This record gives sequence, C-alpha cells and structure tokens, in this order.
Amino acid sequence: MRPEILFPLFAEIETLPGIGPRLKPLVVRLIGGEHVADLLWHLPSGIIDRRFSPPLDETIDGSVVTMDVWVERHEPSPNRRRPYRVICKTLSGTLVLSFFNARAKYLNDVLPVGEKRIVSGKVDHYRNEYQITHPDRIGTEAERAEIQTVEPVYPMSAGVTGKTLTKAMRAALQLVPELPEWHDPALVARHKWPDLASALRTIHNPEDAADLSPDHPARQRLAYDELLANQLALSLIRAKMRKLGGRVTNGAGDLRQKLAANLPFAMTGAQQRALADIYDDMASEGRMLRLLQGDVGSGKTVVALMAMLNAVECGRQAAIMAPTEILARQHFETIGPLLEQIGIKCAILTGRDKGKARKATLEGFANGDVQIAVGTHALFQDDVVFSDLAFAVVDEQHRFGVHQRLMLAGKGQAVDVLVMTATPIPRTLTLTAFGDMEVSRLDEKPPGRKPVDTRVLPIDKVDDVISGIGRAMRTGTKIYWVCPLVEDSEILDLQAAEERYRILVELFGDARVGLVHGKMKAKEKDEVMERFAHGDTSILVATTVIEVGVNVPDATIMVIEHSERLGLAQLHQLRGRIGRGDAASTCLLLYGSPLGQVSKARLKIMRETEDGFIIAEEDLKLRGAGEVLGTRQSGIQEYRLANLELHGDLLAIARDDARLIVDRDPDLQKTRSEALRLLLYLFERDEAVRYFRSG
Ligand SMILES: Nc1ncnc2c1ncn2[C@@H]1O[C@H](COP(=O)(O)OP(=O)(O)OP(=O)(O)O)[C@@H](O)[C@H]1O
Repeated sequence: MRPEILFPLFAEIETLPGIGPRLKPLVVRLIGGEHVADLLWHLPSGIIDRRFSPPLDETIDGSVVTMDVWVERHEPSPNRRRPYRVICKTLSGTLVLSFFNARAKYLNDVLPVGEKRIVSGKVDHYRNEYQITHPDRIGTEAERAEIQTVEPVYPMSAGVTGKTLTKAMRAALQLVPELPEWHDPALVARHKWPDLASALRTIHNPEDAADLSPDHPARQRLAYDELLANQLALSLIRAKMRKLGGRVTNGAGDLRQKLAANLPFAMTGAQQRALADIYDDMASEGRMLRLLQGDVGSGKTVVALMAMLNAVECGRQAAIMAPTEILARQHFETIGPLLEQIGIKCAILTGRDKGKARKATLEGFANGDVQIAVGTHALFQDDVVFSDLAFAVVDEQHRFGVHQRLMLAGKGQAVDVLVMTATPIPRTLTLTAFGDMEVSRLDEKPPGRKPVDTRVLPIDKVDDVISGIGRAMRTGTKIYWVCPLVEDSEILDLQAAEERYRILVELFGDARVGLVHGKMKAKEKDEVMERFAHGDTSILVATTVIEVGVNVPDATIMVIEHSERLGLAQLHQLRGRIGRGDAASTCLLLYGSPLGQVSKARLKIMRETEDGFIIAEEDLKLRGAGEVLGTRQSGIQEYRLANLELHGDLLAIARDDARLIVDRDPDLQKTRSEALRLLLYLFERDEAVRYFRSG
C-alpha cells in the first residue's frame, strides 16, 4: 500500500478535467499508464512561443506569429481544391487567413467582417501575399492574455489533442503534494535543483525553450529522481540477495552427460563458456543472479536446460518461466521429450490450467515428483509451492520487469536465478536495465547456419512476392507473413493481418494458410502454431506476436509488411524466426510509404548484417537510447524522465549514491530513508521494498 501523501498522484486520470471514458484509453496508451503521475511524467517535447508580433515583412516563413487583425471580407472557396479565404488588415499590411473544408457559418462567427480579432499561427508568404493557413488560435481582445503565451508542446497521438493534455496537466499539477526531500542536500545545493513540485511546474509551464533543455536544473532533478529510484531498487535487491547467500549446487554430471549424448549436435564454444560461468555461480555459496544474453537463435534453451539438470542432479527442482503462453508451451515441447529420454519428469503450468489438472500439477511441484517446471508467470502465484526449488530460469525476452522476475526467486530457499534475454542490448545500456548483474554472452551461432538473404522492396511489388511464395510453397517451404501496421495499435494490426489472410486464403485455400494474432485465445494460438510447425499449413500470417522465441526451424521465408514502421530490434527478432535450420532463408522487407533518410539507413543495416549487437549499436546511433530499449510495452527498464544519452553522468552518480545508501542503511531505517521509500513508491519500484521485507 502506498503512503497516503502520494494518493493524489495515483488517482485515475479520468478524474482530471477533459478526460472522459472515451478518451481515457487513448491517453493511457499515449502516456503509458493510467495514473495522474503518469501524466505528469509526460514531458513537453518543445514549445510554441506566441508572444511575437513582428511586422509582416519581417516574418520568417513557417514561424509562429500572433497578430491583431481587422476582418475586411470573406472569399468563399470557388471549388473543393481551393481554400476559403478571409482577407484581413493588420498594422503592417494585408494578411490572408485560409481554410480548407471549412464551414462558412463557423468562419463568419469567429471572424465577423469589420471586427478586430487576435490570431496566431504559422505564417507563410506566397506571391507577395502573407497568409496563415488554419490559424491555431482565433480570439477576441478579452482572450489576448490566453493566446499570447508560451505553450508547451506534448508528444501526441491520434485522438488526443494538445489542448486536452494541457488542460488535464494544469489540474494534475495542482495535485502534486509537498514532499520531503529524499536527495542528499549537498547534491541538491550543488546542482541548484528545485524540489519535485517546482521542477514539474517549471517544465509543464515553460517560459522559453531553455526550460526544457536536458541540462536545466528542473529537468536534471526529475531525471535524477527516476534514475535513483531505479538504481536504489536494484541495489536493495542485490544487497538482500548477497546477504541471504545461496546453496552450493554442484551435481555429479550424470544427467547432463546423458542429455549431451542424446543431442544431435555439440555445444558451441560460447555455450560451453556460458555454462562454465553458470556452474561456477551455482557451486558457490553466494546467490546467483546472472544474465544470459544471446542473439536470436544462438541456442539459449539448451544452456538453460543443462543448468537446470545440474540442480536436478542434486535432488532439487528447477523452473523455467517464459513471458507468454506460446513460448511456455514451446519450451515444454522442446525440453519435455529430451527430459523424458533421460527419465526426468517435467510439467507445465500456465494461466490456462484450471481445476483438476492444475491441482495435480501443483501436487507434483509440492511433493517433488516434478523435477522441472515450465510455465508463465502463473508459476509465481501464491498457491504454487515447490518441494525444493533451487534454480529458476527467467526467459524474459523483454517482457518481465526487473523486479518482477525476482519474485520467482522467493519461491524456494536461496534460489539461483538466470535471466535469459535475446535482446542485444549495447554494453552501455546493460547496467541501467539490469543493475550490476553478471553477464554471459552467447556471441557465436551454432555452425552450419546460412546467412539470411534480406531484401527491401516497395509494397507495389506484393504481387510478385505472392507469386514467388506460391512457387516456394509447392516445394514444401514454410513462410511467415508478418503484418504490423501501427506499432501502438493492436486493433489496426489485426485488421491488416486479417485482410492479408483473406487474400492469401483466396489464392491458396484455407487449408494452406494460418492466422495467429494477440487477440486469439491461447488454445487457438497453439493450434495454429502447431499446424504450421507440423507442416499442415505452409503460410502463417501473423501480427508481431511471433516476434519472440518462436522456433520452427524449417520455416525459411519471412515477409514483413510495413517494415519501415518497426524498430530495428524488433525486425531483428522477427527475422530471427528464420535461418534457424541449415537451409537457405530469405527475408523480404516490404515498405509502404516513400522512405525517409533514417528509414532508408535502418533498412540498409538490416540488409547488411545479422549481428544483433551491431544492429543494436546502429539503432542506438540512429534513434537514441530510449527507443532501443524498446517501446513501453516491452517491459524492460525504460526511463520516462531520464534520457540516457543526455543524463549518462547522472546515472553514474545515482548508482554510487544508491550503493552508499544501501551500504550505510541496508534496511532503509534511517532518517533520509522515509523519504527514499516515498521515492521508490512514486516511481513504482516498491516491489524492491516488498521483496526486501519478505526476505
Ligand atoms: N550447439 C548447437 N549446434 C546446433 N544447433 C543448435 C545448437 N544449440 C542450439 N541449437 C539449435 O538452434 C535452434 C535455436 O536454439 P534456441 O531455440 O535455443 O535459440 P534461442 O537462443 O532461444 O533463440 P531465440 O531467442 O531466437 O528463441 C534450436 O533449434 C536448437 O536446437
């Protein structure tokens, strides 16, 4: 439960003026949360300064000006392609206000002939005539003060206007309470940081562009608040884990040898090195918390399996948790048979398991019959009890929060944790996402993989692509067809995928084509995936649900529509679904609209390399850290106030500060700690406090 003083900031956003039930979901999607605090963290990206009224012949084309105008006459549009024009006099000459698709009645109301009005908007001049097309503001003398100001400009999305956000923001600012200072007073004084409430007020009511600059004290303060909250949470968890210690897990190796003998391949050098690190951690007294970072298709699963067997050899249990139902099932299907061959019992638990079956599985976990558990986050529900869980693998693929993943560690005594991620995060960013976790990298792919032939084509060529896959299908090829449309809109994604599915079914028949998307029930998804994996269908039309971890090694063609709209990391993940066997593969990146410079550069990178780390580094250069770490739904640490490129120095200070706090006061009991707890709550890092308390 959050402390009361923070309640107003965690009120639902629809309690703010202007945000009704219709708008709420759009705003939630835009700001990435549903509380007042989430709105406050939505910072302006720029300003519009409406204070200037230069003479017309001194205006710069495209600049925003605010002017007194006297309306002279209206010229209704002669046809739909030409604008409705309102001719006005100003102190420095004639200004034309032009409007497309405007209603004459409305224009006569707001701009009556013979009256004086104040207008504001972007001015242009064209053939000796000055004009403003669709002025942003039109008002009377009484509204002058409201118009002639500096307006914050917020990152926007369809359906949510700047006006709505500004209005709600004003109300939200009123709700920010006086909070005690949680930072070191010396640090605050040195940087001249304002308190949190003043910092928010400055940034949401900027007076000039400098108020929004990344090194403005108000901006720095907010960035530091967020960075410290995160680093402190990580340090608390880390300290707790160290203090708790671990158990020595050092099996005899018999099961691992049997498994190795049954595998159709030998481990790569990178897999062996990662395993050596993991076995060392498990054999030590300390608690293990390691990140296994491996590019798509680098063979993380078998590494996890070997490590789990190490625990089983000691008579203990191990668990692997996947972020989605599909992936949990897939893990179960891959490792289940391998384990059966060597006489080990494995069971799966997901949100779908109910009633008797669930009860039986839980019994198996609790009495130790089941040695290896596979599942989703259902594994850390309260009634799941293990007889002796010693090792947990969290296959996070970006879907779990930093702290959430540690909950599984609370399910046993001294559980060692291995986090697996396929996202090639550049080294500089690992620290912020995972704190001071140890890292092993699988930097080598299994031998025999052929490079994926990647091509970039305009959507006009789609008919050629379709006849191409028709030929490929006849020779038994399996094809993924991915339809992402708008990154943030699942509904539109779905429409695009359904439409494509319909077209392909018309051509190839519904026995050959499958469709899978996020809105389907887990069971339906599994069935569709299974039919594709077994070769009953040859084409799988999908939204980006297949982006993580799906393993159908003999699929060799992938078509991605609107590839220009996806992030490079996401494209890389998607493309990683092919080229997983020994046959040659092709990836066709279709683009819909003419490509800009950056999009061109990005698709070129995709064509040139398959190395996830290079792709991530290039993406970082082209787009900036926040974006590389992923969009909000990715679940990985994403900062809302801090920008890692601009506030990197603050990150280092926050890390040291956090360590110092935890060294001096590991139970957060001393004076400053009360305030620091508020900071953790404010940034929703309170799992750290809870985990910390429960031990
Ligand atoms: N050493 C190896 N030699 C040959 N093939 C291997 C080796 N290790 C794993 N594989 C095979 O490579 C494929 C990919 O492995 P796996 O599914 O573990 O990849 P991953 O690292 O989880 O990738 P992703 O994150 O893309 O799912 C599997 O079919 C697996 O059997």
